[in-house]
Amino acid sequence: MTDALVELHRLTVNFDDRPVVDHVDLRVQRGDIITIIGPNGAGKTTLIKAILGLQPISGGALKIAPGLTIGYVPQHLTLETTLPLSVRRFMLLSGRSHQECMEALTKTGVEHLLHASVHRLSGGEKQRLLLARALARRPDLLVLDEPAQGVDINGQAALYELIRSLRDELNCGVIMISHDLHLVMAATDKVICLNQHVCCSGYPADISHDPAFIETFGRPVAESLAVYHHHHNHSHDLHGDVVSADHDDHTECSHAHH
Ligand SMILES: Nc1ncnc2c1ncn2[C@@H]1O[C@H](COP(=O)(O)OP(=O)(O)OP(=O)(O)O)[C@@H](O)[C@H]1O
Repeated sequence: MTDALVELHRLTVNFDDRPVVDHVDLRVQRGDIITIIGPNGAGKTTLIKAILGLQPISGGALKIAPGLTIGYVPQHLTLETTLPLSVRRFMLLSGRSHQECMEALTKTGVEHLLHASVHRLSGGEKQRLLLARALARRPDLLVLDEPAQGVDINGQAALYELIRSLRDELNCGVIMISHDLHLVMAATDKVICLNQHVCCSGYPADISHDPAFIETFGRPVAESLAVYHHHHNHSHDLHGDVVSADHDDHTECSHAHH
């Protein structure tokens, strides 16, 4: 097994003696996309803040690979709207060279907006700009907090597709928070369902049947996601390894969705 970029062992964060993140285990390697889902107040943002070193932990262990570069994409771009700011200037504020900034903008498909005002960008363009700023750091790990907020449904699918192709190109790890359950559950990436503790985790087809998942999101939501369930004749562990198989002549699932 390759070395982990980030490894959490029983990580706990308390606020006023109340565990908001409770004994969470997580391991992220290069190539992984791990999506954290869970209801409001479940501790998702607190968990990624702890990984980013912005939130002190109350217990457990957090191991970060030495020299790890993290690219962070926050939920929103919060800027002083009275100050004029072009995309170019915004990118250069990251401290990276013009060429690195241009490469990153090209990767996220917004290089044509170089001279535009950041205040006039659409929701989807802003998210692509934030992603470009994170990429300019050439990260080993991308951490995204609801990257598709304020983006329409087609734009969301395109953004998730872009994140997947960037993962392939950069061979980085990705941790993201998402509320877009339909998109998350239609994908084939690993999912962690958090509600202070990890309720369930694994691949969508496996966790969507999990009683803890149904309890967390309610039966109507779980049933509405049934459209994405596919015939799955084996299970995966959190690292994607097949842990059981009904047939002995296959090692992968047919991820054909309806
Ligand atoms: N600095 C803080 N001090 C005290 N309580 C906090 C602090 N930050 C977060 N909390 C509380 O911790 C809980 C988890 O918050 P967090 O933002 O991690 O949830 P979340 O899963 O990201 O929620 P959402 O989906 O609504 O964004 C909430 O009850 C929140 O009020």
